[in-house]
Amino acid sequence: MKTQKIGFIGGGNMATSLISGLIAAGHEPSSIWVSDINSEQLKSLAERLKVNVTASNETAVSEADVVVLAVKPQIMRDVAKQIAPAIQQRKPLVVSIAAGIGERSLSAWLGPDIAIVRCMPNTPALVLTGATALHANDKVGAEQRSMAENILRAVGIALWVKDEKELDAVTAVSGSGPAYYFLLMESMEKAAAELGLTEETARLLVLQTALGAAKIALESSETPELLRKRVTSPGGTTQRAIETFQQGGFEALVSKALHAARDRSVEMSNQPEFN
Ligand SMILES: NC(=O)C1=CN([C@@H]2O[C@H](COP(=O)(O)OP(=O)(O)OC[C@H]3O[C@@H](n4cnc5c(N)ncnc54)[C@H](OP(=O)(O)O)[C@@H]3O)[C@@H](O)[C@H]2O)C=CC1
Ligand SMILES: O=C(O)[C@@H]1CCC=N1
Repeated sequence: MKTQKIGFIGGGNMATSLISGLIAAGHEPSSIWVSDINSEQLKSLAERLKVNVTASNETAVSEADVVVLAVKPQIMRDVAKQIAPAIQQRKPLVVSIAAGIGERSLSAWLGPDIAIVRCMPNTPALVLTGATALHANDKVGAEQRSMAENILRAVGIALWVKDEKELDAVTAVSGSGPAYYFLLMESMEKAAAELGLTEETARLLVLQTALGAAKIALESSETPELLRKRVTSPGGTTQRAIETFQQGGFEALVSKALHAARDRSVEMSNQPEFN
């Protein structure tokens, strides 16, 4: 990958996932800058990942061709306004990973004529298995599109959506999605223990089964529905379990949860502090 200087504003969970992924994919740690208010976090990033760290957000901007905004949505306005002069001076590509913060707000805070890519990654970026959707504003040129795409592709799959509004659905599906699978793993582990398995056995079986199911679903040309039916022998154990899920309203519950997450994303983007 062509070495771009990347400045991360905020070095928390998601930034750490992205930086670890970028380095594992061959990106030079010396071309990455991270700023954060948390000095412990910076120390740990410098020690573990050998990236450049600074307490000054402006310094991270002034070193970068691409600035990744990776602070919590609640403080994005203050941070964006703080770095706006440095952004206006350098005019880097700005990539925001914040949930619920629209390009219109970012553009208003950062000032005119800034190329902004808004994206929604997820934490499996840490293990190079991330899923990210991106959307570009009309200031982003072809080269900048591929710069943004290259950063996110380094840590998993990256795809563009046509309409920025689609990012609310993406947040509900893949942004929050890892947590849904972890919840299922937690529940299966607890149930396995109730059935008499040791904690260690339960965990290993649950995790390997999740990995196997994901792998077979990715590698097969068949739909998850068909793959499920292949496991389900008529009158057998799987059928009994699936019927139990269905009688409990599983599909409707999943749909309700994803709608709730999507609605929360829309609600967040309409909050006064996000605009
Ligand atoms: N977690 C996830 O699965 C996903 C998160 N996102 C988005 O990623 C963004 C970051 O989330 P996440 O990494 O989980 O959050 P974290 O809280 O882990 O990371 C944010 C970091 O920014 C630091 N920070 C706070 N104020 C400032 C400031 N003024 N200047 C610089 N740094 C500051 C925080 O320090 P301190 O802790 O001391 O406040 C923290 O280290 C959010 O906008 C979220 O919506 C997107 C996709 C998935
Ligand atoms: O829970 C959240 O709001 C963020 C966005 C997607 C994952 N975490």
